[in-house]
Amino acid sequence: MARGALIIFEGVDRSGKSTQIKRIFNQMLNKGEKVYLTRFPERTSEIGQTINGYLTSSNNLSDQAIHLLFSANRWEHAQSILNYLNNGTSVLVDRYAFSGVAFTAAKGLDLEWCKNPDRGLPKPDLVLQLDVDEETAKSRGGFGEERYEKVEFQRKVRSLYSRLKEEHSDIWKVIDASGTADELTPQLQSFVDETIKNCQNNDIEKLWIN
Ligand SMILES: Nc1ncnc2c1ncn2[C@@H]1O[C@H](COP(=O)(O)OP(=O)(O)OP(=O)(O)O)[C@@H](O)[C@H]1O
Ligand SMILES: Cc1cn([C@H]2C[C@H](O)[C@@H](COP(=O)(O)O)O2)c(=O)[nH]c1=O
Ligand SMILES: [Mg+2]
Repeated sequence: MARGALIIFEGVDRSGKSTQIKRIFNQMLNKGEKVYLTRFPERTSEIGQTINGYLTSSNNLSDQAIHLLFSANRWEHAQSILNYLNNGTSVLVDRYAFSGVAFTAAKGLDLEWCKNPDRGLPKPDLVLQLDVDEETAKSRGGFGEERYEKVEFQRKVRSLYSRLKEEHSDIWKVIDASGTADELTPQLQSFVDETIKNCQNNDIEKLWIN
């Protein structure tokens, strides 16, 4: 059986990821395609609730401890993601280990240290980075509600995404996300469709393990 594709949406806070990923998911469902939508952090598990408390500033943790919890939250769901892929269902994910690295390294922690806990997760077939500058992000609804939503911090995150893109040029697409939501959706859908077609006979690789 052809396997599904693992497709990640990444970008600075308020770049439009959740809006677009839900549109793509609904379009695919309406066409009868096998698709599953998830997000990280997945805030309902015990670990996810601790992360939610940290992001909403009701608890504090060291930079290292919260980084490891974000990774543990992905590992909680890694086997289920693999099961979907092996059953021919494509998995759309709103943020993944690249957010983990970009947001923690933006605090000044070593980039390679940041990658370590996520080594071995299922490797994505496609990363769609929705790119907007920090001022555009700031102008969008909700900016400022959570811990990291500050212009200077988001600038650092955006520059770390550029570094990650260089390392992952085989799977990474940067999309100018400053246009309207309606303009963006067809562009993103065509990258998603192409990836699902092209990866179906490839093995699922492990992230950051050669
Ligand atoms: N292309 C767009 N142009 C203008 N506003 C947009 C666009 N896409 C989404 N928005 C609005 O911007 C806000 C943030 O959108 P959304 O929640 O999709 O972003 P996000 O990247 O998922 O944010 P976060 O990183 O905080 O989860 C929402 O109010 C949404 O309605
Ligand atoms: C997965 C992940 C996320 N973050 C940060 C990025 C955002 O500021 C929040 C999550 O916000 P969302 O609206 O739920 O997308 O958490 C992080 O620092 N590390 C991670 O691994
Ligand atoms: Mg979102």
